[in-house]
Amino acid sequence: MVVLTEPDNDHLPIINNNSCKSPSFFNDIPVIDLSKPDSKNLIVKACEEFGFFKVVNHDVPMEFISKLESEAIKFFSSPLSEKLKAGPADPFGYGNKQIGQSGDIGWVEYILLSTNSEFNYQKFASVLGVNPENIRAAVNDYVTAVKRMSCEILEKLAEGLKIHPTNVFSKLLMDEKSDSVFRLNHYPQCPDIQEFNAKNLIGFGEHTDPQIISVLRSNNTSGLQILLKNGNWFSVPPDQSSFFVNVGDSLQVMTNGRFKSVKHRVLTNSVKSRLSMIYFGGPPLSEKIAPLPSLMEGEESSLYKEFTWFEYKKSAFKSRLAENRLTLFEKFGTS
Ligand SMILES: C=C1C[C@]23C[C@@]1(O)CC[C@H]2[C@@]12CC[C@H](O)[C@@](C)(C(=O)O1)[C@H]2[C@@H]3C(=O)O
Ligand SMILES: O=C(O)CCC(=O)C(=O)O
Ligand SMILES: [Fe+2]
Repeated sequence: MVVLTEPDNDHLPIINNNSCKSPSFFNDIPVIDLSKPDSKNLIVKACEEFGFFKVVNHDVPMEFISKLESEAIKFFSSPLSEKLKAGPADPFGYGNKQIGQSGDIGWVEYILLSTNSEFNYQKFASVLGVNPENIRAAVNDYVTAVKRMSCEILEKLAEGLKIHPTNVFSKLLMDEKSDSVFRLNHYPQCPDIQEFNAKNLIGFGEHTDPQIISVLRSNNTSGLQILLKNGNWFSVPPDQSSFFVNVGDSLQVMTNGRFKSVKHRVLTNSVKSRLSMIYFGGPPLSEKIAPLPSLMEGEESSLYKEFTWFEYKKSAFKSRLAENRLTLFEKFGTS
């Protein structure tokens, strides 16, 4: 089964055997048990310390996760010529190795969808064969449940921050014009890594997510790494029954830098393929992204110039993956 064209040593970014000590597993990831009353304070602490945490005891039905996983496997196992008919990712659609429109590449194939557009599915209808409704229904069920959980997390976060009303963040995801995105990433196993004298190929290069919150679920294959404040990369042990949450750039701005969006990346695995599904909760395009006045203490002033999500997104989607996209919007050049 050929899913990607062969890795091209000249172009695909690698982590060199010589220059890379194997990063350690990050075993101290904050684990948030959503059923516990103290979770609101622990979410705030995790966002302040890492911009990243794991969620357990969520109420996303396993059935929705498994259904979407099997639909995704079916799609990614189909012939490349078929999958390419659902591309190019501009930004929505099927993409293969090319990430975004600015020349980034990785050892990954993906489907990127807007969560509120019929158009996506028309694009896929041609390749999804007899029953395109299956994947549409699976995505809808999954995204609806994960969006609900994301809102619960954001409401607990607001409570933990003592902000009223507690739906300040979640209402942006619930808005019918919310500009949220959903992504399925498939990182085929990459057995030829040794040939390139590389420890790992980059599956998805380092970056921060532009939205408010990202909620990721993967199969049991490792690969995700996060950059900690001490400047070291740590591997996140996979856990297929939990979710991993990232603080996005917009939440960084809304908290006036109290939370920092977390840098992360994915390295390929030489033995197993990785499949991840990520919901990126974003605001409506017209929404002004600015620090919440209730979070500003004393004479504290905004670290950021005024901008709408549309303005941010327009510049973000022209940038390279690894760029700090907020620099342009900082008042004092500090982040
Ligand atoms: C290189 C790029 C891909 C990206 C748009 C961008 O120009 C910079 C941000 C990238 C990112 C990262 C998080 C999400 O995966 C994503 C969908 C997003 O909102 O911003 C991707 C964009 C993409 O793949 O088009
Ligand atoms: O696929 C993954 O595990 C993470 C990918 C990611 O960070 C992204 O798509 O923004
Ligand atoms: Fe990401």
